[in-house]
Amino acid sequence: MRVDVVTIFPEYLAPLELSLIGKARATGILDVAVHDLRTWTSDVHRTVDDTPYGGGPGMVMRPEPWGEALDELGPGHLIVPSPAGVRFTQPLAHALAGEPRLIFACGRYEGIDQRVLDHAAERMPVTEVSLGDYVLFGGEVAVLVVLEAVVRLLPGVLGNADSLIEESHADGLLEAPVYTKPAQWRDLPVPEVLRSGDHGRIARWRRDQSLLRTARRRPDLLPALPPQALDRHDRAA
Ligand SMILES: NC(=S)c1ccno1
Repeated sequence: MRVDVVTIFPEYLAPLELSLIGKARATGILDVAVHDLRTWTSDVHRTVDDTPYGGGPGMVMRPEPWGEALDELGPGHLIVPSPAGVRFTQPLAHALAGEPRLIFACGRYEGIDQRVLDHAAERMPVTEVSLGDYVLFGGEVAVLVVLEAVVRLLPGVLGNADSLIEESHADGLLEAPVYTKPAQWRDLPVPEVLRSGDHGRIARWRRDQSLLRTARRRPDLLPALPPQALDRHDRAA
């Protein structure tokens, strides 16, 4: 997968050198390039913003530098983090993990001139994504989150691909609690079932815990579950 990130703060993306993403880059699974938007400015002050038409507070990112940048870097799937975007979810992460090329546009100020996205949409897929109902200073932090969620799904990135099977949201539910040694810690025991060696009981307990957690913490996820996602035992509960 090839990823290009365009930002006025390239240093914000330094964490992409670290950990699993860094390893994915080193092993050739991932090719990432971070670009300073000002590369595509043509004035002596390297201006990237201007006052908004229609008035209002703040500044808007000018279309010209973005247009030049996307002309050079495209085509690819353009991802624009924005509070006005569609909700970023695990299914969307899986969809993006199947793309050969992602281009991330990091907005700042009050956002990017809408014509940049409209013009790009004539030549490539454009998706505005939101991490949640809150506003950040810009898109850079959101790019780190989206990229981590996507890259960990790429074959060969996680040492044990089984980790992807039982994690939260993999099957639409929140994952069950996890435990490790010691069996007793500050008078708190590990649930007996997990030490029983009875794999059927363990799988059932984990499933029940996932359903309980989801019902308590994220009831909004339950209606989205297709009927077949609940096996015979779940329905009886
Ligand atoms: N909520 C998101 S993703 C965002 C991007 C910029 N500001 O907020």
